[in-house]
Amino acid sequence: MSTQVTVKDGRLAVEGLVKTFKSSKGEAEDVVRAVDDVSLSVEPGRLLTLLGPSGCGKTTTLRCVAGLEHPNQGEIAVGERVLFSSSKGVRLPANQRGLGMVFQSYAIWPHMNVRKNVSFPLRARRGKDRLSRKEITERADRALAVVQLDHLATRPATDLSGGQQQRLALARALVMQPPLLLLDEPLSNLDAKLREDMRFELKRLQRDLGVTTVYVTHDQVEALAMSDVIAVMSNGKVEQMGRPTDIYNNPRSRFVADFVGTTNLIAGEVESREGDRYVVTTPQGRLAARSPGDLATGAQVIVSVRPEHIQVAEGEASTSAPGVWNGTIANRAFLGDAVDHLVSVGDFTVRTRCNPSIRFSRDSAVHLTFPSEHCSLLPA
Ligand SMILES: Nc1ncnc2c1ncn2[C@@H]1O[C@H](COP(=O)(O)OP(=O)(O)OP(=O)(O)O)[C@@H](O)[C@H]1O
Repeated sequence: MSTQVTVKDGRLAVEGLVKTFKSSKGEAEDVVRAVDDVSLSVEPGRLLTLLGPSGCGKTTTLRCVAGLEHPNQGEIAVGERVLFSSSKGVRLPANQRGLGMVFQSYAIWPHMNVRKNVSFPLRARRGKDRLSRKEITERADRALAVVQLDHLATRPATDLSGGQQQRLALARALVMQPPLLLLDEPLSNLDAKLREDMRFELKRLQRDLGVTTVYVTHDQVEALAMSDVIAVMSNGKVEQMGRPTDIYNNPRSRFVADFVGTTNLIAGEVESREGDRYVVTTPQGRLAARSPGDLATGAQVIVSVRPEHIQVAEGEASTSAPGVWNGTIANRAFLGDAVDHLVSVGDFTVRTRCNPSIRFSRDSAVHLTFPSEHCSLLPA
């Protein structure tokens, strides 16, 4: 059987989206700007992740695209089709948007078997969109083959494992051949091992089908592994949007550096500049760092450097060049594929991550080297 499911091309464009909620706090009524002037676009066939901590507005943004929330302002379009526009007075109801959705709770129908769960949205079609029984079965079976559940078509849906139920929910979203797929934390109900496997599987499916996708998660590892583009959100706004490597290697704010991955944040002051390299004075010592923007001498900054980019070597350093600090091993943690050392430099603690074959004992003297190309300067 063909495992092809046709998916129409869809470029998502969101412009100036605002959504507020009233929240009562005691006597006073507060307005929460859950989505605060969000603009983003997703190219056809790409997967964009909305990433951020609880309450930053990811789900509300997704629900506005789905048509489940009524935005105060902005525009949402998929391809040429405007789904919502405050200025043009357009507001398509959710059931006319034709988008595929999978949410945290898969909401499979327990009284139906697997095939019926998938074919239900097709059977509900009326008028000129109505399909014959044969077409419905064929399309449902094609969607089940895509998620590799075709051999379980007649099994009661409740007899599926968590991972299989997740794939069933996905097949049900794909059977409508949506131009856009919306996924809100679809893996969060699965245990850690299965979640990791499903990450790859979801990504493979999404890429093979070429379906434009918006994925919501607060899990940065998931976002880094799955996305073509990540939009990091905080307080209803997009803080930074870019490819996973860009977001990880070139965070533009303290928030992004801290939220995505583990990092050391070291406060200091710009001492001098040489090309795009700056020398920064900190209470612990001097560092050389880079910045894409212009910074004046004396500017207060934060240096962000990932633990795996700091080199640790035995004994005291023979140089006092910027980016070489002496310290003492305060603690270490074996992580299986790596070992973390916490290194005291005065009263500051630097986290480093090395190959597990490298081990320093507690209280031993070491020196740290911070390569300038891995030290990012952020506004203080
Ligand atoms: N129906 C509602 N009524 C009032 N406030 C709401 C409502 N829905 C969301 N909010 C508020 O809007 C803000 C954004 O919520 P949202 O659910 O979009 O965040 P989120 O990033 O998806 O968080 P989580 O990961 O916890 O789901 C939060 O402050 C939340 O309390």
